[in-house]
Amino acid sequence: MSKVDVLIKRLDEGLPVPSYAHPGDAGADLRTAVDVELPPGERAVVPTGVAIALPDGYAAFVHPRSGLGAKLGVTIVNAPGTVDAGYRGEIKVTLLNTDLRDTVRLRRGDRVAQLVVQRVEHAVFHEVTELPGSARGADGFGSTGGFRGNEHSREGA
Ligand SMILES: O=c1ccn([C@H]2C[C@H](O)[C@@H](COP(=O)(O)OP(=O)(O)OP(=O)(O)O)O2)c(=O)[nH]1
Ligand SMILES: [Mg+2]
Repeated sequence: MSKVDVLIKRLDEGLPVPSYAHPGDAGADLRTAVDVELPPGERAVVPTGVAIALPDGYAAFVHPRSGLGAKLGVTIVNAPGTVDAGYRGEIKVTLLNTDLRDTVRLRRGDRVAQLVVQRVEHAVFHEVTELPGSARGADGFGSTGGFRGNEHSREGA
């Protein structure tokens, strides 16, 4: 795994600096700095107690944790959240309880998301009147096949 240096400031010194659970993991776990109660279908913007300074040419993406999703139905509304290189504010996570029955309770210090740091590039947009052809063309949105479990899916979906 290649490495990049990222400056980090703890806004809450009672929480550890985010870390990777295993050497090859893509995401460093982020913790909630507060207790969170999420009734069914509700969302909350949760502080993580950290701010970072990424080098130019990088971004960090706030991804959900699969265990929280599978076990509790908790996901991130804007997944993956985008942390710009110039952002110096606290990293926040917009959690959503997708469960329709159970309230989810998370404790301060629980790992609620994972931060993936990646190189990004800026496009230089060149406006044209005709795009070059391709094998796919303009086909999309299920053009390669249906979903056999749902014969009566909404038209246009
Ligand atoms: O999950 C997220 C997503 C974003 N941010 C922070 C970092 C990011 O640089 C800033 C702005 O995010 P974004 O551009 O996605 O939000 P926006 O609604 O477009 O806000 P803005 O108008 O400030 O760009 O908010 C987070 O802390 N967590
Ligand atoms: Mg923005």
